[in-house]
Amino acid sequence: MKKSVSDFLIAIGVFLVANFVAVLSGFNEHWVLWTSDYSAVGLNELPVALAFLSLALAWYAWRRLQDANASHQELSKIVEQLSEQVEERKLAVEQAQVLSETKNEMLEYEYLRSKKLQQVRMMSDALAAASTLDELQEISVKYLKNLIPDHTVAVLFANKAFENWALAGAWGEHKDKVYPNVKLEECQVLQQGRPYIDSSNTQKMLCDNANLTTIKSVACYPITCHEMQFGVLHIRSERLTESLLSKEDEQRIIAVCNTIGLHFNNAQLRTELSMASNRDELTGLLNRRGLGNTLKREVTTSGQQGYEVTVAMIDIDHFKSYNDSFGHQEGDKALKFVAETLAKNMRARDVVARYGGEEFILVLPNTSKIIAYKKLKMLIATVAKDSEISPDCKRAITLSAGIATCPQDKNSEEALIKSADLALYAAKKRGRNCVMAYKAASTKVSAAKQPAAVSIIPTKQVK
Ligand SMILES: Nc1nc2c(ncn2[C@@H]2O[C@H](COP(=O)(O)OP(=O)(O)OP(=O)(O)O)[C@@H](O)[C@H]2O)c(=O)[nH]1
Repeated sequence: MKKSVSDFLIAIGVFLVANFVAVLSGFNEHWVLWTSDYSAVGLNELPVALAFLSLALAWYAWRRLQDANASHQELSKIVEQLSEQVEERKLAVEQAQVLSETKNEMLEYEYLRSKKLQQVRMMSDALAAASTLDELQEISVKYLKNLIPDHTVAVLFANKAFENWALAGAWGEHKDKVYPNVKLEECQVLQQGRPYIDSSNTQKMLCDNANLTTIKSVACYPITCHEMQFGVLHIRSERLTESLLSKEDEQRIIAVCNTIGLHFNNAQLRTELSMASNRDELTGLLNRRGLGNTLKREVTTSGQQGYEVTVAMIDIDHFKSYNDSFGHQEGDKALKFVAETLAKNMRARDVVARYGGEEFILVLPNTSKIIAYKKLKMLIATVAKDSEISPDCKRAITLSAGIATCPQDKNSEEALIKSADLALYAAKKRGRNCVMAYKAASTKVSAAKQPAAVSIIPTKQVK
């Protein structure tokens, strides 16, 4: 049963019992004295009954009030607990929001980081596949731009002689204000081979790129390998800032610059190696290996473009006796003299190679047999004349030569050389100091009276 109902019943019960006791004890007779006489209406007990009723009701009301207070307190407690819970939930929601924002930031950061790492990997692959210095420069600029697109950047690379570092690419604000060239003496980064970071006193720098009055911060990184300064990465800003790049970005850029430097170094080594393996050490001319590649290219091109290529094989006459008379060192000097004289009398496109020993080969693109024949006569005469007065030669030097033309004689490199060698042999047999031309007829080596055929050059035979 509900408490209020039981309280009410108790109050009514008490009232009835009290009333009954009052009636029994005649208590009413004394009370009615100061109230009024209800006996006339037969209600003598009424005032007492009402008094008891009032008391019972007051008691009931007091109990209800107590209950109400208790419920109120309970309710307040519940409300308090609920608001605490609400606060806790609010806090939890806020924390969840912060967590999710942090998570998003971390995800974005990781995404950018992995994108940059991917760019670095792609750049390394592209650099490894590049075959020329121009390609290396192009790839480096492209990927550096992908890695630091939001800055004002200039990338400069050294020329072949390492005298001048020229602009290979620039992006960002005022990229047009980048100076196109930097010299070693102007650049602290190139001089010292380490990064230069300045956020206050750029005016003190030698470099014209940093001396602009609007520039407040500069960060330059060398592109280097084994103390070879291949380039500079120049980043600048009109903002005064401690660090233009974050620590992580800076470390990545330094690593990328080192990678680029390494590839430039490898490319340079490859070029030097290929130069060394294709060049004759004594004369600096192409050696047999270098000639092979060049002749192949020329023969292919002549076939495609429909012109003739003439190959001449040249041999110094009586060179054994020269060595025997004046020594091997003097022989070397004479060889160098012949090499230089041949080289300086060639057109830019002609090729001179030392085929071995005292033998040379000329490749004359777009040259008919008759023109080549005249050219060889002139060369033999020049060597003979100049060697007579040259301090590098102990006596006048004569040459013998054999020529063969592609495609009319032969159209493969090996066959052309073989044919020119046959013609050379004929020239030696003929008495040396002359040119003989190979003729792809039954006679093989043509006679002197035929055009573009074998001829003896009318110069004095050297003893
Ligand atoms: N000094 C010097 N001599 C060389 C070099 N290479 C080859 N020779 C010499 O060149 C000489 C070639 O001699 P031979 O093949 O007999 O021919 P040759 O004496 O020129 O006679 P012909 O060719 O018939 O006129 C040899 O004595 C080689 O030692 C070199 O690099 N330096």
